[in-house]
Order: sequence, then structure tokens, then C-alpha cells
Amino acid sequence: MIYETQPTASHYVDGAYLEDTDGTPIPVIYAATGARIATVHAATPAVIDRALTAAARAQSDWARLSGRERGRVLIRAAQILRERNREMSVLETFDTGKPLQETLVADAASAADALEYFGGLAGSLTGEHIPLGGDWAYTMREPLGVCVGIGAWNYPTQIAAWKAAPALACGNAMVFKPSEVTPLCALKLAEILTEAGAPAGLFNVVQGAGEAGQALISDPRVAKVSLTGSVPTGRKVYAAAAADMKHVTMELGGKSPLLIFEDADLENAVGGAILANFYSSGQICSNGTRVFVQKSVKQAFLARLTERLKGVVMGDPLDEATNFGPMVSEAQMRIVEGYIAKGVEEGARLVTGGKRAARDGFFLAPTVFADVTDGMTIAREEIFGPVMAVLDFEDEDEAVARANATEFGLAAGVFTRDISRAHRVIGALKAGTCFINSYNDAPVEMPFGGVGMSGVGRENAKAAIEHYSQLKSVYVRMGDVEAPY
Ligand SMILES: NC(=O)c1ccc[n+]([C@@H]2O[C@H](COP(=O)([O-])OP(=O)(O)OC[C@H]3O[C@@H](n4cnc5c(N)ncnc54)[C@H](O)[C@@H]3O)[C@@H](O)[C@H]2O)c1
Ligand SMILES: O=CCc1c[nH]cn1
Repeated sequence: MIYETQPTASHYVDGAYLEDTDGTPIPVIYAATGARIATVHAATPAVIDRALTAAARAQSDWARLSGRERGRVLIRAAQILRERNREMSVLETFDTGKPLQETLVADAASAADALEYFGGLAGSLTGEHIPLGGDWAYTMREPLGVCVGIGAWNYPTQIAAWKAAPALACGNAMVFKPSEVTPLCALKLAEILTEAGAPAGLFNVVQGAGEAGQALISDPRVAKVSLTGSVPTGRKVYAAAAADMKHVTMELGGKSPLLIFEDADLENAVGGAILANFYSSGQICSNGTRVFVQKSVKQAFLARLTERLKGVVMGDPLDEATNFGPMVSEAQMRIVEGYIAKGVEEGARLVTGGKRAARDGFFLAPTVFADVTDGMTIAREEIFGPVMAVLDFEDEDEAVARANATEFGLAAGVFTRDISRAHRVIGALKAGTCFINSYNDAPVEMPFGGVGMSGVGRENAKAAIEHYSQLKSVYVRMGDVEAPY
């Protein structure tokens, strides 16, 4: 037991914890030490069946409530999450290794924001009245049914809530499968939803890797799948869902550009580049990992960046003075080390970092490469670790063209004092989520998602409602029916 509020079993099904030790054991490793802190079991077919049966039953009753009644439960869950922010944050730190300094503000807090936001919206979900000159039509916004959420490991609480909150607000039920790397936090969210008044079966959590995910997606009781994960997984999940014409949301990876012009406020630009590459030790999908810096300010940018990186405090993630944690797993650390080696091999200049820290756990120093060129592996592939690639450019058109030369399109950012240029550049960049003189802000009121290979659909904001509901159109004739015979 790592913490007194640690979940008490592997799964949460039909309003209660559930164990089935026939499932393959999955070790839960604390990234800061490498120690095993818990073991969960992958869901057996019996567990998956129980979860889907419970969800289908709960959904039909839940959909009959008014939106305001549903919203009240979500808002109560948001309040409980906020009251328990510290214990949820500690659990998130154990699950991911992210520093408590971060988890206290970015994880359960964002989950609470989502539950509160969609709880507030639930009562206002309506259709429209369409006058047709005598006859008329109306639309009704209906839930999809049972939705499946599949999560990545970087933000386990936030990802579960960003999917559950709009799904439940619209009258759906959910079966959520966390990443096998971070199985703990979603279980606590399920517990809190029950405490807040969600009926048994409305939000279920089952563990497992890809096999469990595929079993959920291919079940005929499932109407929609929302995945947060990598592009290769997205292809498989999208294909499986398409076979039965299921709705999808795909929140996938990226290799996002951050453009820094010579007229930018340098201090803010350096701060933005730090947030775009090193927060959560670089394990954020929307990170601006291709940092295009205008040649005239490149030296000043690199000098100030190197200076500010001296402020990194790597250490025990539970110590609130620590601001830089480990990679989530040994496997992820090895992947990132492989990319660092590739960067050196392909001729990028290592400015700082590039090494493991001399301590237990999966710590890698924040790493900056300069003189990176577009063809290098570290400029093309998502690394998902603390590795910044700095590329230089001469002018705006060149920077935009090179920024867009990628199959991804999750996010993009620009730092400039020229307001016209800021909007012109953002208008030309192919990305779903953009930032001007900022980076990586993710308020729940703003739609979040990507274009191209980075995804389909949007999370958060009113936009998410479109992805968790469908319209029924009803034509109403006010007079007699005229038929030709
Ligand atoms: N766009 C976003 O909002 C967003 C947010 C966070 C992370 N990500 C992306 O997630 C990736 C990192 O997370 P990861 O390593 O956990 O990703 P991953 O693709 O390896 O796994 C994601 C989830 O999919 C499951 N899965 C794997 N194979 C599956 C299959 N065949 N069928 C069904 N489910 C399957 C995994 O068990 C896990 O729960 C990065 O690419 C990152 O950019 C995207
Ligand atoms: O990791 C992707 C989602 C996200 C972006 N910012 C915070 N969370």
C-alpha cells in the first residue's frame, strides 16, 4: 500500500471495485524509484462483459433524467475532486512520476474543471425549432449510448475526466480503459462519481493493454470510442470502430511547431519554449518540439534558455520543490535515449542535457539540440520526452512552409510582438490547437484536438457535445398529406 486512498481492486464495475485475478498481472511501477507499488490484473472477458452490461443498463435510465439532474451529479463530483485535490494529486504522482508541484495544479484540477463545465452545460443541451412555412421541424439531441474511453499514460486523471464529463452530460454511459502504465487514477474518479450520485454502472473502469481495448471496441453494445494515444494505435482503433460504423474521437500524437520571431519578447519566448518542451518532462501530446527561431535571435535565445534551465530541480516528485520528474517508465526512457543518440548521430548540436540523472528511477535531463535540420529524425518523429529541437529560419514564409511539412497537426505556437503577423501565421499553420505568445494552455472552455494524423474530433468546450450526441430530426406536417395516387 503506497497511500491510504489507493484503489482497492483492479476494476471498478457497476458502482463497486471488482477483482478477477485470472487476468494477466500488470505491475504498477513508481517512475521515481523503479519500485513496484501495486499490481492490477487485466480484465478478463467476464469483467469486460460485466462492465458493458452494467453500462448499457445504467445508460438507459440516465438518459431519461433531465440534463440539469445529470449536471448536478457531475458538479458534485467536481466539488469532491477539488476537496480531495491533494490526495488525487499524490496518487497521480505515484501513477505517473510527475512532480507533485505539477499534479497539484494540472490534473485533478483540470478534471474538476471538465466535470463542472459539462455539468453546467448539461441542462442547456437542446435541439432547434425549424419553421418551414406552415409545417415545421425540430431536432432532438440524443445520447449515443455506451461509450468507450481509452487513455494514454501522461495525464490519467485528466484524460478520464475529459472523456467522461461530456459523455455523461449528454446522457451516455462509459467504460474507460486506462493505459496499462498508469492504471490507478481513473479508479478513484469512478469512486468519486459514485459518491456524487452517479448510478451504478454509469462510469466503469477496466484494466488491460491493447487486447482489452480491442475487446471493448468490437463489442456490439458500444456506440462510440474515444482514444487518447499514439498515431499507430489510433489507426488500429479507428479501423476497428469503422468496421461497425461507430463514432470516434481520436486524440493522437504530434510534432508541433513553435515559431519564435526576432521581434518576440525573448523572456516570454524562452518561457513558452520551456513549457512547450519540458513540463511533465516533455510527455505532453501538444508539445512544441520543433522550435523554429529566427536566425538573428538564435544565439540570444539559446543563451537565455540554457541559463533558465539551471532552474530545473530534479528530484523526489513528492517534494513540492521538485519541478522536473522522471519519464513514466523505463521503456519510455529508453525510447527517448534512442532519439537523443539519433540526434547526435545525425549531426545535431547537443547544447545541454542528453543524459540520465545519476539517481534511481527513470530521470533524463532536459535536452536541447540546436542546428537541427528538417530531415533529422528528432525533427520528424514524436519523441514524447524532454528533448527540444531548435531549428533556425530566415523569414516568415519559409518558417510557415517548414512548420507545415509534417503529417501531424495537433498544435502550433507563435511568439511575436507584431499582432498582424501573429494572426497571419496562425491562420497559415495546419494545426487544431494554437497559441499566440503562450504555449500549452488547456482550459476546458477551449476545444482541444488535432488535424491530419493528429486526430479526429475535439475534446472540451461546446465542441465536445457534437462528439457525444447525435441529432434526431423530426418533420411535422400541419395539414393534410397530398399523395400522387
Ligand atoms: N492528442 C491528445 O490529446 C493526446 C494526449 C495525451 C497523449 N497523446 C498521445 O499518446 C501517446 C502516448 O501515450 P501511450 O504510449 O499510452 O499511447 P499508446 O498508443 O501506446 O496507448 C494508448 C492507449 O491505447 C491502448 N491500446 C494500445 N493498442 C491498442 C489497440 N490495438 N486497441 C485498443 N487500444 C489499444 C493502450 O493500452 C493505451 O490505453 C503519444 O503519441 C501522445 O502524443 C495524445
Ligand atoms: O497531453 C495532452 C493533453 C494536454 C495538453 N495540455 C495538458 N494536457
